[in-house]
Amino acid sequence: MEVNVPTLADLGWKPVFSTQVSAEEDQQCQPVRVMAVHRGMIAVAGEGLEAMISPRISNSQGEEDRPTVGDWLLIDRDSQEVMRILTRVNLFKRPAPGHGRSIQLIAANVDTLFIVASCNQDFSVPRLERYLVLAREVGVTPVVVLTKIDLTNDPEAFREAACELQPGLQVELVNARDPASVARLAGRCGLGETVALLGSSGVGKSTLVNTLRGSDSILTQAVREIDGKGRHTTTVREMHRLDQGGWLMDTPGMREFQISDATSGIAEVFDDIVALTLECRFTNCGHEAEPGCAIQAAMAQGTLTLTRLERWRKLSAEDIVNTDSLAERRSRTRGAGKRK
Ligand SMILES: Nc1nc2c(ncn2[C@@H]2O[C@H](COP(=O)(O)OP(=O)(O)OP(=O)(O)O)[C@@H](O)[C@H]2O)c(=O)[nH]1
Ligand SMILES: [Zn+2]
Repeated sequence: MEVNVPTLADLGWKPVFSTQVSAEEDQQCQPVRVMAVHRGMIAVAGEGLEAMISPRISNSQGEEDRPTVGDWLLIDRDSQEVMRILTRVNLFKRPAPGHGRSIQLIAANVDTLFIVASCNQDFSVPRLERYLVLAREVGVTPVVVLTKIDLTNDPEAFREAACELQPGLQVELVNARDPASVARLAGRCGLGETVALLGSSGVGKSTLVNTLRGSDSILTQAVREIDGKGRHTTTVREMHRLDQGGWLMDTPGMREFQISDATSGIAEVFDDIVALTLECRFTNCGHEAEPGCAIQAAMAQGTLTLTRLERWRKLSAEDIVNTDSLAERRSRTRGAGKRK
């Protein structure tokens, strides 16, 4: 672990966690945050404590009941055994590749999700919309970060396009290479704040991470690169300290994160379309040429655009594909999108 962290608040401890701990538990246990997950071990930090412990929970219940990065655990003050995981504010998870476990846990308790896109030809409204759906589904506050403003004459046009996606959405324009510019994000990266980044390749995520980590980026890499035996270390997932005092969840799994089982998130971002589908005469309406189709009627009136409808269809289709690839299939009571 790169930094000694003295207080729970620094580590991201919030009232939502303290209210979960009973007086009795408080006597016997101490809360710690999972800072890194290694093979078979987890690095935890708490009040005056940094330790590598076993992630085992004796009465573990189900797939999600194992520690992941960002989790708050209660561990026995003497034995350091994990007693339980405190209820998560949010959890990034996805269907596991390959065999064995069907769900991979990526990170927990993230305060802010930076959705990164660049002010150039790669800028894509549907892609941003997809990430926003994801943020809703996970239950994390999104902030859209538009990079490469130094390479365009009109960054405001990109900001406006992003702002239109969701009322009240925070959108920030940055030059990811310039610390003064990235300082706009400082408010989200202060003591006790946990952030994560998402965005497609080349938009400037690594650049942003390096700028946010400031002096820490070079230093810790030198420490981490080689372990005592001269091999590269095998840390799987880890939180990194930011210059402003906060924490960054940066893992390959996080960056590649996709919509998975996001039906309810899609329904929220496209609540107008979902409301319309309920008005269609037939419950299994395909919204093509069926009589009494409210979607077609809205398009004829000009209150719904074809591009927005198509974005909803595409996202819904992607959601169904990903959901069906989960080993544990859930029966969906009401799907979204085109059905036959
Ligand atoms: N001029 C300018 N260049 C930038 C900015 N942000 C990123 N770049 C450059 O864009 C290129 C891609 O940036 P990366 O940080 O590697 O992008 P990434 O999102 O991490 O890409 P992946 O690692 O493929 O996911 C690099 O050459 C950066 O220096 C910016 O705000 N302004
Ligand atoms: Zn219809």
